[in-house]
Amino acid sequence: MEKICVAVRVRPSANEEFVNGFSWKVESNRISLHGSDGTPISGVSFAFDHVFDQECSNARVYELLTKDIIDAAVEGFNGTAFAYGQTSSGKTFTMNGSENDPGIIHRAVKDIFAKIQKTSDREFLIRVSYMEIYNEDINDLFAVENQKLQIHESLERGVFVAGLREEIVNSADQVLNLIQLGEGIFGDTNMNARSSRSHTIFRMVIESKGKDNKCSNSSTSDDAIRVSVLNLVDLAGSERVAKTGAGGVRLKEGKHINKSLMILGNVINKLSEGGKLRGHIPYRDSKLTRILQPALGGNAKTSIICTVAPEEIHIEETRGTLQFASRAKRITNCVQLNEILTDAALLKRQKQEIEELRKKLQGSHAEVLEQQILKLRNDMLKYELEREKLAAELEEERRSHRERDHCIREQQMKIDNLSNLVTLSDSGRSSSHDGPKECLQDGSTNSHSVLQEDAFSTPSFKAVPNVFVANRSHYSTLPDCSPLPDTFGDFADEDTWMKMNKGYIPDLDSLHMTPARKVQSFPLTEDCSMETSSQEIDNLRRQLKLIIEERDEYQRKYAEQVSFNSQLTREISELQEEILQTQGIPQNLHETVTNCKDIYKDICSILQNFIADERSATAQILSTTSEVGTSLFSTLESHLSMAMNGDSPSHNDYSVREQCNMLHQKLSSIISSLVLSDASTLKDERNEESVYSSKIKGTLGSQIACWKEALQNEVKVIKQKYNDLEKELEANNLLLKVSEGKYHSLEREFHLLKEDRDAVLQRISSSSQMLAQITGQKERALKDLNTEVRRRKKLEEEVKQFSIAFAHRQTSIMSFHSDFKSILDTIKAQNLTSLSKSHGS
Ligand SMILES: Nc1ncnc2c1ncn2[C@@H]1O[C@H](COP(=O)(O)OP(=O)(O)OP(=O)(O)O)[C@@H](O)[C@H]1O
Repeated sequence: MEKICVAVRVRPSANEEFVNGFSWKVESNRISLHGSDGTPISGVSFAFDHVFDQECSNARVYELLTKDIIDAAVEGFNGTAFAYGQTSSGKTFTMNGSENDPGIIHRAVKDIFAKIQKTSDREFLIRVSYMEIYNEDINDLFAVENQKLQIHESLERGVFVAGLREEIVNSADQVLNLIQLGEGIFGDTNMNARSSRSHTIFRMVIESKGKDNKCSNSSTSDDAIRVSVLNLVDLAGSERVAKTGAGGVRLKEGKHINKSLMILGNVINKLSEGGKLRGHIPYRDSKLTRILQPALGGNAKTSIICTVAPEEIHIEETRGTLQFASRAKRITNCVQLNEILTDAALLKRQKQEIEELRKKLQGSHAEVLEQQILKLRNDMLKYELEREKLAAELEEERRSHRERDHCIREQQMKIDNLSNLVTLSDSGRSSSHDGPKECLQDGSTNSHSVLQEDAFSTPSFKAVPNVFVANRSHYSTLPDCSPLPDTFGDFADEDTWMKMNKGYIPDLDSLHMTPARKVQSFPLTEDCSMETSSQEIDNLRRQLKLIIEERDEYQRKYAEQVSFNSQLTREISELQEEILQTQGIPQNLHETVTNCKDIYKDICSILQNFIADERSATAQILSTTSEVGTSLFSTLESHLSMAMNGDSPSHNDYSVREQCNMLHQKLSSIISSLVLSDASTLKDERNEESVYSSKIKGTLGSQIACWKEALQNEVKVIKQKYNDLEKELEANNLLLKVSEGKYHSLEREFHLLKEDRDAVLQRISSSSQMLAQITGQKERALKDLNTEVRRRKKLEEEVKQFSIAFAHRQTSIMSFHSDFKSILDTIKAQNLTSLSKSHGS
């Protein structure tokens, strides 16, 4: 286990004005905030592996932080270096550098090729790629047409970006030119400003293998291929959107950046918790964390440089960056040498072993009697036969193991596709256009097609003549004693990715991680095969656990969806009730107005009955008033019936007002004509009834004025009421329309949700079935493996016992031989003595 190396770099200050006098101070490997009086602010002091002050050069940063990673990458260890920090804090300056002081990428490329030059006993193949993640889309910086690339995952390759261009390179200058070309894509597409709002990942894949050495009889894995991946990452600025005050496109970009950096933070938080506390690590929540998965808690040497701005206005951002760096410091990775063991290496080892055994046997039989030699030879033959039988059985086991492995891979692909489908259905409503497409893509993808697709994406790979990739395909012509795939040449890339991304190798027959640089091979010893089996069992268990976790997650999401659906159904029924009530309002109003009209008419006729003279002024005023009132009520009625039919009465407003005015004028003219006629009548009758008439005149005048005023008031009130009712009606109509719109959209939403829910249900049930099947298969596979392990143990035990018996026999034969020899010697001596005695006598 190895801790991530974390460093902080303070860029030179752009503005020396410190309003409140706060400043950051760097002392050795510590950075702390100081107040205006120079005293340190408590709780704002952080220590890291390195803290680089404003004067520090890129050369020093590279030397202390990245050089080890680069050296290790050439030797076969994965490596990642990334720069994190707010905008304009110096990330790009650190990664890309300037003309006078080149950055980490430039220095890394130069160093890698310099180191390769010095490594005379190995040959290398280097591939490079360059991508950006902008608004959660992955774009190829070596091929402008490769936009919105998808991340895929397979057992062979782990997580990989499908369709990303990889260039085979053989000099530092070639790589630097390619990088310039990649950055040119920014320029060509007028995206210069965008570069600081996207994450860029420059990637080098370094493959190497030992050069042919016929004299070599070492038992180490000289023929093994090492494949390592180096990522150099320049992240987007980490400042908060709120602070930048951005809107529109900037806001969208800011949100994506914040989201992916937040997920990066979450991943780092979880990883920093360590042990069993950490639980599920959300690598899958963003493309950045998915791609950087091996660098974060996986199989890679990793360094993070956090760049900060020293200005006082950036104190909060700087503090946030330092806190992020502190958490990152707690992450540990498990770095392993990435090797692929070839058939040639396996064969060599077997031959060596057999030779050693032969030597041993020959040495021990030099002085054995002929018969015993023959017998021992017979035993040895038996032993060899037994060995051959075991080897054949082992081969058979390996074949079935390969088949099982293949089957498990296929199942894994299916699970991946299912996960993609369910993930798509989750995001289905927000991205309903992309969803089905992706779903189709994933659905139709199998391991073979993925391999093919990638073979097309790296066209220059096969075109390179006589490089060791081409040689490597010759391995398949060697005697078949290892499970090398037929299309090994095509598999080379996948192996790289698989090891890079997973941190373990699922195909244990052909690939082995060797932490202490010791290479283990499958068919060599029984211990190894047992270890392989138990590794595989562990892998299967891990996969099973992951599948169960995923299934639980789907079930949780489904439960959420169900409760959301029921809540929506409740809301819809409430709204329906509300709409029904609102729809009833005009009807009620209409009935009320009709009733009012009837009452009004009744009152008017009753009043008219009280008036004896139908031609009197009072009768005329009353009838006109009744007419005005009835006409107003009729207008109101017609408006209400129009509203009930869904027509808008607004176009009638003018005519209604006209009508009102006319009625008002009519009423006024009748009142004034009545006043005049009353006055003239009174004048004519003045002589006859002078006393009485003067009295009547006064009374009638004041009465008429009174009536006139009362009627005018009544008209005003009726008018007011009419206007109020009309307004109310309009508001109700508006409300009705809004409710109707809302109702329709809710209904549509409800149907969509229902469809979604049905689809999710269907998918969940089919994925549950699949899961059950896979679980069954895996359990059976586990059982088979356990049986196999037991059988192998038994065989091993038998071989041991046989060896012990063999050794016993050898010892007894040897002792018999020496006894026999000594007896013979004794007899010879006795014979000689008796012979000499007989001669003497
Ligand atoms: N250590 C340094 N020494 C000298 N100049 C620096 C240093 N760090 C940054 N600068 C300068 O500060 C400015 C901003 O730096 P840079 O563009 O690298 O920031 P960044 O963090 O990459 O911003 P972005 O998030 O926008 O990409 C540049 O002009 C750069 O030259």
